[in-house]
Amino acid sequence: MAHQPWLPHGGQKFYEVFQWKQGRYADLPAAKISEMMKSSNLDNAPTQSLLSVVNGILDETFERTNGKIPHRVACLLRKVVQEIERSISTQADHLRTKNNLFKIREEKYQSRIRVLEALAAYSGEETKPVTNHPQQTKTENCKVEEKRKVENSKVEEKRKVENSKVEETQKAENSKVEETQKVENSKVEEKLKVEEVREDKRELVKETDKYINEIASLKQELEMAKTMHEKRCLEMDKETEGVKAGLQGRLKELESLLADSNNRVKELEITTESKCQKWNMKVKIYQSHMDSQFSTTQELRFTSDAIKQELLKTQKSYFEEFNQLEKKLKALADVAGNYRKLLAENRKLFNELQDLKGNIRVFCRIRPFLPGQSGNKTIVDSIGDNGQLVISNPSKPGKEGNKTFKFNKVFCPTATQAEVFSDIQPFIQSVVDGYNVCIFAYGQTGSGKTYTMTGPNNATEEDWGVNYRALNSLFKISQSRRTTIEYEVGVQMIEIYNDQLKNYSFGMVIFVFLNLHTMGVTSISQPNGLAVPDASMHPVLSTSDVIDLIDVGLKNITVSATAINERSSRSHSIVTVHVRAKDLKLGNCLYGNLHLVDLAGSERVDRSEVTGSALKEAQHINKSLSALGDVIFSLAQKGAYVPYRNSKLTQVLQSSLGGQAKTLMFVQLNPDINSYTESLSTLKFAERVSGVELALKDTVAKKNEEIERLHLLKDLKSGYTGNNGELHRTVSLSDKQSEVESQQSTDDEKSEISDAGLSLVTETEGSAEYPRSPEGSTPGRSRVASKIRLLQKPPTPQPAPRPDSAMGVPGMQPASEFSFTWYPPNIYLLPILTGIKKSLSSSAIKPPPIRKKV
Ligand SMILES: Nc1ncnc2c1ncn2[C@@H]1O[C@H](COP(=O)(O)OP(=O)(O)OP(=O)(O)O)[C@@H](O)[C@H]1O
Repeated sequence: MAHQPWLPHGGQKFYEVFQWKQGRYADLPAAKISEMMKSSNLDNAPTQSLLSVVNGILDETFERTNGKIPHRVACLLRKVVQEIERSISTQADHLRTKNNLFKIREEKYQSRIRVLEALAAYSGEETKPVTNHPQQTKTENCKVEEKRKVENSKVEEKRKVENSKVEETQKAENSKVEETQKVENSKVEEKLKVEEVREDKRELVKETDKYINEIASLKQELEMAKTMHEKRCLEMDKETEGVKAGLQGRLKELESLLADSNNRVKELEITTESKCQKWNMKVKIYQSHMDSQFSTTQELRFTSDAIKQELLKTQKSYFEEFNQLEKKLKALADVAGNYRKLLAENRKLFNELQDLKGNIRVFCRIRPFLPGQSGNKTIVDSIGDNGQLVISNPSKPGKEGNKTFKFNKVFCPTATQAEVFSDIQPFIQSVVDGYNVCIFAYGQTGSGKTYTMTGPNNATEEDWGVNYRALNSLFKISQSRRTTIEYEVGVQMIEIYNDQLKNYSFGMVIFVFLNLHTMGVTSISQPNGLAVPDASMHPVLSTSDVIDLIDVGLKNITVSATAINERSSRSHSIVTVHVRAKDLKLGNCLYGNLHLVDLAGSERVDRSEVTGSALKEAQHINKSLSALGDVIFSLAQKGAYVPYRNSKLTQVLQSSLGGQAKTLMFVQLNPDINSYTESLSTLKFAERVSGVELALKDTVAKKNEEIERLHLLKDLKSGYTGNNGELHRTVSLSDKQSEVESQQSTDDEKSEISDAGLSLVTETEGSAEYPRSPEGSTPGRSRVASKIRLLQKPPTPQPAPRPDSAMGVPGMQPASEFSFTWYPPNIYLLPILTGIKKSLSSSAIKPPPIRKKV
């Protein structure tokens, strides 16, 4: 067992009780404290131990609980302090008793001392020296002894002397001496006793002093403990007062809180009561609502059962209809399969038809007089339906001055932009079918080239030129075929100035992502290796985006003032449209491109009255135009060598000139007699270009007529009749051609269906010349097809070699591998086609106002 500082000899119980204290007094349970407070446990506990308990409590109070003392610990403290007081008072009593005892003993000893002193004083008269001083007594004793010895010797001598003289007296005297000696001895003993008493007294004094000192120290200790205790008591009182004040404060706070919470409880009670009332109301309402709902549900259930019955009936009939429909659909799928083949054939026929029309075509367009020129005389004598144009020489009146020119078509001054474009539409379709096409406008400055290619300034949709209409048409065609073919269209715009590809910073390549697919464009170069100027790429998603960018490009075309036309274009501007068509079913790709060229003015150098750099410009323009004429002439003549490399213009257009490419030239005429010379030179240029092709075409036309005649004879002999007994006449190719053309130019709806790849069928079926058989079959169509085949024109046109790597996609597929998926325009598909048409017309994007070349 460890030594406990308070462990007394007899305080075993106290030790046992306090030994089990663990942790702080404040943490002791009340039971433990009450056990500690039992007076039986504190009995006989040494003061020192009690004081250490007090110290422990006080230390803990000050050090750990910030002066706050729990009530039960305060009680314990009070009890221990009371015990200390009691113990101290007991000790004081004990000391007092002891002191009294000591006093009594002291008095006793004092009395004894006094008795002894009295005795000593009494004997001192005789043995003063002895009583006065022991040493003196000893010397006295010695002296007495010596004296006795002397007396004895005297007595001896006397005895000897007197010898037996007084034997009797001697004996008496001897007894007297003995008695004296005895008395003296008793006196000495008495003195010795006194000495002992004195010795005792000294010891008693010493002991008394010791006790007095002890009492004094105890008193001092007691005083100290008392003062300390008082001090502690005072401190504790103060603390108690502080704690009391704090507790009273807290009590007040708690009271106010209690009051608040009571108020809130009251409020809550009131609110709850009102809510309860509301809820009760609601419950009643809901109950009534539920009742009504229940009745409604019952009704609904009955209705639902009835509907279910009806539904079952409908389902049954639906299944029956569905089965019928399935059968019909199967039949339709078969028809569609056949129709697919038919479409491919149609496409072939369409392109053969285009080929028959000629790969190089020349259209002449005569510009109207401009406002303020109405009084001017015109050089145009007559315009024939067959593309004949007669102009008269103002200096040679009469028929002698007339000159006749022959073109594929001549547009009179009143021809609208739409009319002009309707003749171009088939070319655009060829582009999406994988052909290369070049359309350019040739003519002197101010003859209307830009008007034809782009349109006037601030053009409305009605005034749109070929560029915008071609792009719009491309968008429409791609939209209509989007379920089967994925189109990607890239638009590029360049300018050739002074026989240089102008590297102007606004040059651009515009990529139109019709189906939001990116084109893998890696480089932009022509097949002859001619690099296209630096160009920026702009992804565009609609026609209007493209038109915006074309306008930016047009703005930057180089212009300068000349005497003839202040805003004359001095450069060739070329808009190239690259098209990639991917058959979504087969994965085949076809590439086509369309060059839309607005050539620079073709006026003669001497007339334009220019000098210096402008003269150089005019020379370059003339040189490049004559190089273009040479190339086209050479191609028309089917010459072995085509001089493409004579100018940058022909190099750039190479991919769209020659081979299977189709070329269309607009010859623009200014009807003013003042421009006669320029107009004449323009017409001669055009004649040179188209003459050979037209001669060839005439020969073909004659042969065609002959074949046609033979077939007609054959049909008449076989006596072919339709299902309704009506005789179906055969038609010549030229009839078919004109039919197709008129159909395209007049009927917008059909034109759109034609865009969707149905042109030939629709035209054949809808033609007045080809009455439809009751079954919807078109016997005339097959005949036309067979006639076209009989003409033994070149085989199915293959797309021209990939013009450049601008599309960046290798592995071009031949046109023969290209196929279409389309559905027959029967009763089921007509609503779909009408829907497509409507969506196309509603999605037609209005372009921003067109800016002319500035
Ligand atoms: N068919 C037309 N109908 C109405 N106006 C026309 C027609 N053709 C041309 N014009 C007008 O004639 C003027 C000259 O036409 P345009 O600028 O197109 O000639 P251009 O041949 O392009 O000249 P340049 O070689 O200088 O560019 C313009 O004001 C244009 O609007």
